[in-house]
Amino acid sequence: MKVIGIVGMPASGKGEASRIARDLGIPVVVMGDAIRERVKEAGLPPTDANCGAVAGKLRVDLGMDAIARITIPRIEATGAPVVLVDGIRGDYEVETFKEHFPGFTLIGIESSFETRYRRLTNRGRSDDSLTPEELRARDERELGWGLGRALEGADCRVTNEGSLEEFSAEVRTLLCRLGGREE
Ligand SMILES: Nc1ncnc2c1ncn2[C@@H]1O[C@H](COP(=O)(O)OP(=O)(O)OP(=O)(O)O)[C@@H](O)[C@H]1O
Repeated sequence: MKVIGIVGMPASGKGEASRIARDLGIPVVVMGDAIRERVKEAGLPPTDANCGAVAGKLRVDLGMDAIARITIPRIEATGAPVVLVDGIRGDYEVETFKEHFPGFTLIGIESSFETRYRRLTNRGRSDDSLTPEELRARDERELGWGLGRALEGADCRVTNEGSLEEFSAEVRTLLCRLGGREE
């Protein structure tokens, strides 16, 4: 099983990269889904605060790579030859995936603060920050989990500053190459 991870700052384009993978028939395992399921099991509404609290408790109980560890069985359950994992937040998680899946490859998406802020305000998802200060705070929260170190350690990088078409083409080529198939 070839496992490909995707990492990037908030609104850098991870969701778009996941959509491209699905279009190629590559299953995507979203790490946050394991958290949302646990929140639901606890009978709580899946708000950002509840998910954050459950994720925080998992890290205290199981360690900084807790969410990676609970995601591993979900990746294996796909039984697919190539799987994409979205939602990596820290270098400890990368270490765990690398130990468990030999040949694990991490793709880092790079996009500037200004570009991410512009796209986020256009996206308008219910949990999207609306002020630059709020995005800055979200960035800081994620960097606190080791996102910066995970990005630095990425095996390959894709820049997402241009059009969606350019980004899609680049991601598609990279996924095909990593997955060992013709485009
Ligand atoms: N190259 C691009 N051109 C135009 N819009 C883009 C481009 N890349 C991403 N977007 C848009 O920017 C927004 C943020 O991208 P996306 O949702 O993929 O980011 P993300 O990294 O998954 O964010 P989060 O960390 O918040 O989950 C989306 O509305 C997406 O469609």
